[in-house]
Amino acid sequence: MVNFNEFLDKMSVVAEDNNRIDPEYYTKYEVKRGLRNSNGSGVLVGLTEIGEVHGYTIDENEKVPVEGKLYYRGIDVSQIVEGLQKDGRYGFEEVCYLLLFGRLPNKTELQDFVELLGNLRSLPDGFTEDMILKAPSPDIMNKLARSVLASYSYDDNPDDISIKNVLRQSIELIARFPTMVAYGYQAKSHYHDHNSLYIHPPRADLYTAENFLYMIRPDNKYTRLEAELLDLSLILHAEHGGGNNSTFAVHVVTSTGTDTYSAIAAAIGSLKGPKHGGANLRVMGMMEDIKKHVHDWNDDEEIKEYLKKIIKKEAYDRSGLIYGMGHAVYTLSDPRAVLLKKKAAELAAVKNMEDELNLYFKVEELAPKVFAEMKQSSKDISANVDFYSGFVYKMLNLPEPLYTPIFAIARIAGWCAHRIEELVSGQRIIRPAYKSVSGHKPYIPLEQRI
Ligand SMILES: CC(=O)SCCNC(=O)CCNC(=O)[C@H](O)C(C)(C)COP(=O)(O)OP(=O)(O)OC[C@H]1O[C@@H](n2cnc3c(N)ncnc32)[C@H](O)[C@@H]1OP(=O)(O)O
Ligand SMILES: O=C([O-])CC(=O)C(=O)O
Repeated sequence: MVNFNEFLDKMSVVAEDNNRIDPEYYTKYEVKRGLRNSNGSGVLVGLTEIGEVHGYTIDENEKVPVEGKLYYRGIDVSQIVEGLQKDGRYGFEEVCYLLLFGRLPNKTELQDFVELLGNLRSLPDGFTEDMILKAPSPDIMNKLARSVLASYSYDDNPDDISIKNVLRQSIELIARFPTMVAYGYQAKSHYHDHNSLYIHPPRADLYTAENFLYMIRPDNKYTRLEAELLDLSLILHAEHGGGNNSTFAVHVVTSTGTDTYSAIAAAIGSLKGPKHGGANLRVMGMMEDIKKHVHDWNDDEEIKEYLKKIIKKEAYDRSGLIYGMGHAVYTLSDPRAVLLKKKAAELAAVKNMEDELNLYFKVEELAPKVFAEMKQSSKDISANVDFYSGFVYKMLNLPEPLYTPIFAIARIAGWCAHRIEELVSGQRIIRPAYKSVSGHKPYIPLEQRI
């Protein structure tokens, strides 16, 4: 009998060899690798009115770095946050409304929308037992994607891509994501980690952030400060233009005319990746690794040496990446990281975690210097949204397996808005070109092969 492992040992080398394309071809055929232009800007593949990510200007085809700005439907996110904080209100629901419908709700519209979301949080009958508890996963993003795909079978009208039906599915998904994540987490915690099982029914009278904390805590307790911070994080993660990998996946999959669940499941798979939303989890692992190996957290040289090792693929996960640093669009700063850093500083003072926070500050300051030295690169890197989010969640006592799923609970709003925009305005299957560089070979009959 064929030994599968031996087969894989041998054939993985063959697969690797036969899938390696000469790097020079990419230059020769002017391939826009990663859909980037030669100056590092993104290739223009679409138009959107939902989100605007501003990280540089172009002067004579050169990128000129600027402080980052983020707009939802044309409104500066910092202003949205400021406005909400001034009123002392939770704001994630308002942001969902803004993203989906393109304008801010008035008081009655907001009240109705908040009530609607609250009433739609419960999963369909039998869903929790059959789709979540019977098939727990060690990974909540994987569980979430499966829950989204399973939703197809519980929908009486899954394939109808009229805007009314897609909007119905979108609002249901925005309302149900926190429940799917909370139950997926409880199932993992029980079946994989042998803890007690807590299935708290969602509460319709709570805001999204409050309800999520209510559902994941065994005693249902949370403070106003905790809920406000989670709400802020949800607002900041809700949308990021059409080009970010998960949202682009929504555009690509939607452009085929397929159902909502297929498009959203693809986005979840994308967001899970460590170069995208999964980075918030890797940042935590990386910081633990730095804490373990750097003896003096105030010694810049020692920290720099360790960061160099990370870039040289000699430390942490050997990917060569300093997680939470760098962005495809932002250069000097990511406005969300700036806001989260401020919150992290306020919380760290209360929680007595200032030493650890100082280490984050050091890594944030030193990583760009090490990057510039090691890569001989003029590319500006700075802390992105994932750099401080995990640290904030840690101070809120949120379990690590929930960090990337919380990103998804927020970004589903942007994904749905972009799906609707693609259906209304895209209207063309997305199909870029891949040039074949294999050349042509004759088919060799089986008996003549060596
Ligand atoms: C929500 C979000 O998705 S925010 C991003 C979260 N991701 C991370 O934090 C992971 C770390 N960062 C990264 O991997 C990158 O900065 C990305 C993927 C976010 C953006 O990448 P881009 O700006 O498109 O840069 P690109 O992928 O072209 O990289 C250019 C070079 O810089 C390197 N580089 C970019 N960021 C980093 C980093 N944080 N650490 C080390 N090297 C980096 C790349 O490895 C590449 O090196 P190479 O030319 O030797 O191959
Ligand atoms: O825009 C990107 O490339 C990544 C992203 O989604 C974000 O930063 O929120």
